[in-house]
Formats: sequence, C-alpha cells, structure tokens
Amino acid sequence: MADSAETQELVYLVTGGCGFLGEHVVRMLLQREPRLRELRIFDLHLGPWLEELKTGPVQVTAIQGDVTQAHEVAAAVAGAHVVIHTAGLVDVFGKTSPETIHEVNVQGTQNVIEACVQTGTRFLIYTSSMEVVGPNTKGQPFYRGNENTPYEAVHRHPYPCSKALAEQLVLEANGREVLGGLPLVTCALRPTGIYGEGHQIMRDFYHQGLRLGGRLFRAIPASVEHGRVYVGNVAWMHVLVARELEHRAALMGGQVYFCYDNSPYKSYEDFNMEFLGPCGLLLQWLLRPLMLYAPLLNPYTLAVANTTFTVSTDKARRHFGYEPLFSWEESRTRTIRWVQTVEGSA
Ligand SMILES: NC(=O)C1=CN([C@@H]2O[C@H](COP(=O)(O)OP(=O)(O)OC[C@H]3O[C@@H](n4cnc5c(N)ncnc54)[C@H](O)[C@@H]3O)[C@@H](O)[C@H]2O)C=CC1
Ligand SMILES: CC(C)CCC[C@@H](C)[C@H]1CC[C@H]2[C@@H]3[C@H](O)CC4=CC(=O)CC[C@]4(C)[C@H]3CC[C@]12C
Repeated sequence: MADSAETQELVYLVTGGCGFLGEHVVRMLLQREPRLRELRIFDLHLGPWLEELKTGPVQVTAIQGDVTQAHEVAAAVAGAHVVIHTAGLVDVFGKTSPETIHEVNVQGTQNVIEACVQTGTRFLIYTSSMEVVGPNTKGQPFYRGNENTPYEAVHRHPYPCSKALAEQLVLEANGREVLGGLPLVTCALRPTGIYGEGHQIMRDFYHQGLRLGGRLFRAIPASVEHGRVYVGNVAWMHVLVARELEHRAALMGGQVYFCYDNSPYKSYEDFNMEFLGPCGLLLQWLLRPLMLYAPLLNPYTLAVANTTFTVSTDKARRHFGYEPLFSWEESRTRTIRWVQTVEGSA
C-alpha cells in the first residue's frame, strides 16, 4: 500500500461520511492524507457540503446508499484500499426500534466485513464506542480506566448491545482471507462522548438555554465525571490508524483503542458549560430540573448520565504514535466559535 509513498494512489471509503464524526473524518483525510487518490463517501443521506469538496485534487465520490443493503455496500467497497466504517444509528432516546438499530449497526457492519472479504479490501477501521464497555446496568463507575481495566460490561439497551456485537464481529474478522489471498486487518476505535462542531445535543442544549432566558438547570450531580473527546481528535485517530494499519498489522490488527485527548474530566453539564458559558448561558440549580429534560431521559440515559465513566490511557500513542492534533484550548475555542454560529445565537 505504501511503497510509492509520495504518489496519490489510495482509495478510501468512509461510511457514514455525512454524519457528525464522518464529516470530520472526511475533511481530515482530505487535509492530512497526501496519498489519497479517491475518497468515497457512503451515506444514507448525502450533505450539500460535499459539492465544495469536489473541486480539489482528490476525486470525491458521493454514494447514496444503505449499509443494510449488502449489494450497495459491496459496490462501494470494491477497489477501496481502506474502509473507515462510522455509519451507525446513534439512538439512545427510543426513536428507532431495537430491530432497526440491530439491522443498521450489526447487520450493516457484517455487510461491510463481507464486502471487504469478497472484493479484496484489506484494511477496516470500525468506529465503536465506549458504550461497549459501559456504564453497565449496575451503574458501577469506570474511573480513568484503560483498555485492560477489568469491568463488568453488561448491556440491555439496543444501542450499546448493537455496538458491542458489531465490534466483536469486526475484531473476529481480523485475519480472514480476502479476495487475492491476503489477510484482512481490522481494529476498533472507542470514542467516549464526542463533542465539537456539529454536535446535535450541544446545539439542542444551547437552544433550550436560549428559550429559558439564558439559563440551564443542573440535573446531574457535579461529582459524576464524563469522558469527553473532541471530534477533530477522534477524526485524527481514525486517519492515523488507517495510515499505520498496514505497517503495524501484527501489533494493531484485532485491537481496540479508546479515543482520548486532553479534554478535562468534568461532569456532563460542567463540561458543556465550557462552551455554552462563553455563549451567554448560566447553569443554575432548580428543585425539579428533570421535568425540563423529559425528552432526553429514560432509564438508560439517566443511568449513563449518573455514572462516572472516564478513560486514561496511552495505548494509541504506544501502538501508532497518536498525539491529539488539537489541544484542549483549541478544541474549546473551535467549539465555542461553532456554537456562536448556531442559528438563534444570542
Ligand atoms: N456521538 C458520539 O458521542 C459517539 C458516537 N460514536 C459512534 O460514532 C459513529 C458516528 O456517530 P455520529 O457521527 O455521532 O452519528 P451521526 O448520526 O451524526 O452519523 C451517523 C451517520 O451514519 C449514517 N447512517 C445511518 N444509518 C445508515 C445506513 N443504514 N446506511 C448508511 N448510512 C447510515 C447517517 O446518515 C449519519 O450520516 C457511530 O457509529 C457511533 O456509534 C461512538 C462514540 C460516541
Ligand atoms: C441535563 C440532562 C439530564 C443530561 C442528559 C444527558 C444525556 C442525554 C447524555 C449524557 C451522556 C450521554 C452519552 C455519552 O456521552 C456516551 C455516548 C456514547 C455514544 O456512543 C452515543 C451517545 C452517548 C450514549 C451519549 C448520549 C447522550 C447522553 C446519555
């Protein structure tokens, strides 16, 4: 793959390339992967912003498709050197049926794996989630844990169940023979809660704060720490893994990596206030604040929100030289600037 390192020879496919994370991965690849010849972006819903990318030196191919349709996936994968599979249904609010979540997240991932095997694509990077580990149904804290920290991973909600099953499929596929006889090399990245430009829940909190006259109300104990990671650093980790997977196949193949950076350990709401505060919102106490957040709350989201889950690891640095591309200050500034551009800003 990398013999003629200076030439533009590689074809990458990003599934879910029009989502929150996917768009950042796409833009990061165009900026930071000089060997790219063609970038295929596969998504159920294509964004209009793709048009502006089509005028650059890399061939950008937008493919409207569904990961649950094996033939559509195989057609998109054929001829790609690397697949970055970020597509998924991120629904923890009960809007989608458990069957659909399973079909997209698990069967969709199986379709991607089979497409790699059938068409001869050797490198597959899967966007997993911290949710495959926890928080678990017992609400046990995971405090600054790493990839080897023992933890009882017990899931019941369709989203973490589907992410855990899909991750397992991806890791088990490592080493399978692909068309042409070479082995498939896979790995899984597990972001904690991602934030940054394009983050829908942050946008919703901001709008709610504006509607409430510039106030948000604390609903979760400030002592509960949430792992958060900036979207630009998550995208950068994907790009680095894709670049290093061939040369470090024996070390990285079949491995999982938490996505981390230097974002501070804080409670969910105090962390959000790092961005919403400078945009004019105040966080206040209220006697019964949960009423205000009813659409976001169910037994699962309440349990996640009320359980400490933070990571502290250097596995990605040791295995493939990852260092966050964006400092905390830069991640914060970029996110604040984005919130300020959100419609309805004060
Ligand atoms: N947002 C977060 O905090 C975290 C997200 N993740 C994972 O990162 C990945 C990306 O998540 P986000 O960008 O936040 O979500 P998102 O919803 O913004 O992006 C997902 C993309 O997948 C596409 N998609 C959904 N169903 C599809 C289908 N059947 N066929 C083709 N494309 C389909 C959507 O159209 C969307 O563009 C997901 O796999 C998610 O599980 C992991 C950890 C944290
Ligand atoms: C003030 C309210 C009561 C706060 C409710 C917040 C919750 C909706 C969110 C708190 C933690 C979030 C989850 C966490 O960031 C980990 C996640 C990882 C993923 O892979 C998908 C999203 C999520 C489950 C995320 C969802 C929203 C929260 C539960």
